[in-house]
Formats: sequence, structure tokens, C-alpha cells
Amino acid sequence: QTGSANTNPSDSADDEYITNVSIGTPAQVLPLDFDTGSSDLWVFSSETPKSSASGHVTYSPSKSSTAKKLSGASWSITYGDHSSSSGDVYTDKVTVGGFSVSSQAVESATKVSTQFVQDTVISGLLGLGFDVGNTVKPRAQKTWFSNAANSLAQPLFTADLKHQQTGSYNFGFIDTTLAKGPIGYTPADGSEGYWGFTATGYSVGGAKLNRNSITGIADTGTTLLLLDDDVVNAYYNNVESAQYDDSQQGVVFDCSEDLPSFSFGVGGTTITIPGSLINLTPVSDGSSTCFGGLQSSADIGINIFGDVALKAALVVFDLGNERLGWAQK
Ligand SMILES: CSC[C@H](NC(=O)[C@H](Cc1ccccc1)OC(=O)N1CCC(N)CC1)C(=O)N[C@@H](CC1CCCCC1)[C@@H](O)Cn1ccccc1=O
Repeated sequence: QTGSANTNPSDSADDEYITNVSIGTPAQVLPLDFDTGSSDLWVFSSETPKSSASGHVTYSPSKSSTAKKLSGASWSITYGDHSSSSGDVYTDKVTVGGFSVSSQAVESATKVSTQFVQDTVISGLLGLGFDVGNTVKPRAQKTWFSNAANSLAQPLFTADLKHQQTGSYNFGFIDTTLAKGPIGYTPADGSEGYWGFTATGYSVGGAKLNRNSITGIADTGTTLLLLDDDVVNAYYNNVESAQYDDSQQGVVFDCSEDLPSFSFGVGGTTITIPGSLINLTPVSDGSSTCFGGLQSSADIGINIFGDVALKAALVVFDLGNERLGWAQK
């Protein structure tokens, strides 16, 4: 058995990727952000304060004949960007891309932070990290993919995110036609709950890869490519108008600049992010100053290969073999 779901950029800056998920009987369809950096499936619901839920699609367990309250269970999560949410837990049927898990922990939000209130394009997150990262207490719950893995043709999923186009999350199979190059595999470290890996080197503008390894995570829930300062500086030294903008909290440059590509080695293959994907978006509508898709990870403490990097590749999240596969697109 397999599943295949389309995913779409939330806005012109590809800030988030939205995938529709069916919950309950009859199906209630919610737009969720699939996040390989976390392991909770949580949703705006009938239990979310009305003022916070306004503008969001919500899940009503009372309207689902297959919903069951997981008595005594609660959850609470805070993300890297300091957004947060918390609440109680139901189990219900959850279908993604045609594949159903009959009893999935659906975490209902009774509290959401301001960023979520304002982010009306999504009604919650579907975590695709490792189960160890789940926040439900007293007993941690499994992710949708973890529950599905044993019934899928293969215990893996792929992410094919695109710039301003519809992409896909495929479950249980690898559609190699989505890639141009071979898939390079490297061990994945799931001990912290997310998909850690090490790139063997990097280069700017098509030069030969150096041997400076980069350890980080493959994170569909993070917009940017966030790397060490020395890498960020090596890149922007090639961009004439680049400068750090305090108000934007990042490197900006003239939108008219022709940006160099950024490449990294992984699993014996090379992934090249074209400069066009790093010229992310004007700092505000109509501005001729653009915000960089590559920024510093210094104040986070972990390198994050977010959507800017993932858009250049077909990425295989292979739970069965605890490995990550990257193929040039
Ligand atoms: C330093 S991790 C920052 C990252 N959050 C972002 O990437 C947000 C995403 C976004 C974009 C637009 C609207 C709302 C949210 O976007 C920016 O922060 N941006 C984009 C726009 C730019 N102008 C400024 C910088 C982040 O916490 N991800 C987590 C998942 C997110 C949470 C917020 C909702 C969307 C999904 C998560 O995987 C990060 N994680 C990864 C591993 C371990 C723990 C952990 O928690």
C-alpha cells in the first residue's frame, strides 16, 4: 500500500508548504504543515478559543463518529521560532494521500501562540519526525507515518517540494522520475526526534566541493537554509550588494543581483541549489531589496536544511534503514 499527497507553497515566498489531511468520519479536511522537524499531529479545533480560531478550519471531534477522547492525555510544544501550542488528545481516523491510519492521536489545541493565530493558511502541523520527539503525556503517541509504516509497501516517505508549484509527499514508494540525478544515501540520526545527517562538504558557484562537513537536519517545517557563519560568509562574499540588515534579522541584497549557486555533498552525490532559489523574496512588497534564503544558524545552535535546500532535491526519509536519500531535481 502507498499514499501520495500534493503539497503547495503557502505564499509567494514559499514560506510554508500546505497539505490537506482528512480527519474523522465523515471526513473533516484540514490544511496542515508537514514538519519533519517535529513529531506531534496537532490541529485547531472546536476546543480552540473562538478568538484564536477565527479564520482557521477547525476539527470537531464531537462531529466524528470515530473520535475517542484519550482520557488524561495532554500535550505542549514550542518550536524553534518560539511559536507554541498545547491541549488535549483524541484518537481518530486520519487519511493522508489516500492512506488511512484508523486510530491516530490527534492533538487538539486549547491554546495557540500569536504566530499560529495569525497564520491562517494552516490549521496545525503533522509531525514527520521520530516518535521520541512526541510531547503527549503521560504516554507519548506515535506519528502518523510511524503508525502507517508497517502497512506501507516500504517504511519510507519522500518530499518533493517546489518553488511556486505543486509538489508532493509520497508514502511507501520512491517515484524516481521526480529526480534528475541518482539518490545519494547517508545515515540518519533520529535520536533527537528529527532527521539528522552530515553533508561531506560544500561549494559556491559550481566550484569543486571542499571537505568541510556540515552536520544538520532535513527539516520541511523550516523555510530557510540555516548554516554556520563561515559558510554563510563564504557564500555572500560573492554577492556584491549583500549586507546584514538588522531590522530584517538577516542578509539582504539587491533583487537584481545574479546569485551564485550553493552545492553540498551528501551520500556520494552533489546537490546544487540554483542561485534563483536563494533569492527568496523582496523584504516587503515592491522593494528592490531581497532577503536571502541562506542565513546564519548561529543563534539556533543547529544547522537546518530547510525548504530552500529541499526544493533542489527529491529527499527520501527512509525510516526502515534509518537513512536519508538526496537526489538532484
Ligand atoms: C529555527 S527553526 C525556525 C522554524 N520556523 C520557520 O522556519 C518559520 C516558518 C513559518 C513561515 C511563515 C509563517 C509561519 C511560520 O519561518 C521563519 O522563521 N522564517 C521564514 C520567513 C522569514 N522572513 C523569516 C524566517 C521552525 O521553528 N520550524 C518548526 C516547524 C514550524 C513551526 C511554526 C509553524 C510552521 C512549522 C520546526 O521544524 C523547527 N524545529 C526543528 C527541529 C527541532 C525542533 C524544532 O522546533
